[in-house]
Amino acid sequence: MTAQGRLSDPPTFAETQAMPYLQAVIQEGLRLHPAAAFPLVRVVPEGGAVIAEKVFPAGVSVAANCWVAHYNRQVWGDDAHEYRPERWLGDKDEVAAMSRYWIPFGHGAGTCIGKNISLMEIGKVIPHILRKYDFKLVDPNAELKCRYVAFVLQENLNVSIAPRGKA
Ligand code: HEM
Repeated sequence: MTAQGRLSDPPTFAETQAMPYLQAVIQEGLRLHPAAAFPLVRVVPEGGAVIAEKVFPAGVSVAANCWVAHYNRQVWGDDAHEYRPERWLGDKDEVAAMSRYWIPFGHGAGTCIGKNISLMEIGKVIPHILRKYDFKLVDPNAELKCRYVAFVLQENLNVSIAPRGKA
């Protein structure tokens, strides 16, 4: 898009919305590594609820967890553990079905109020920095580790950054 003069500097929101692979990369990144790992708690309303074929009475706290939903093979298939942005670019109905289980910002009542502004910022920042800087893993063999502190922190993700073409 840069070569064709279709991407401003910095990119506009509208331009980034017209970049399906970028959007797929963001969705896939947030699927495989959602920041929130704490349970997304809801209280069963009056009348109770049937969830996953089990009956829950009113007033009981139930919760979903992003990491569990995002790695569910019944939803994402046998390659649920793989980073594959292309899964977001397939059949429209299949993508819509998967999207119901994509909950890095929660879902329904209590959904993150910062969801749309965050997606807008991520969508603009990624192409902006990628076309200005080169990123290189300091140690490509270092094992990426995650630490749970309600949010999930990455460890061993050390990257050197240099102006593009000058590394
Ligand atoms: C990538 C960035 C962000 C992620 C991954 C994220 C994720 C989440 C998640 C998982 C929840 C719980 C939703 C639920 O229970 O269904 C939440 C709630 C919330 N988030 Fe975010 N968030 C982000 C950015 C922001 C920003 C920028 C703001 C403020 C502008 C914000 C404000 C809130 C608030 C106020 C709630 C509580 C909503 C409620 O309980 O009604 N978040 N967020």
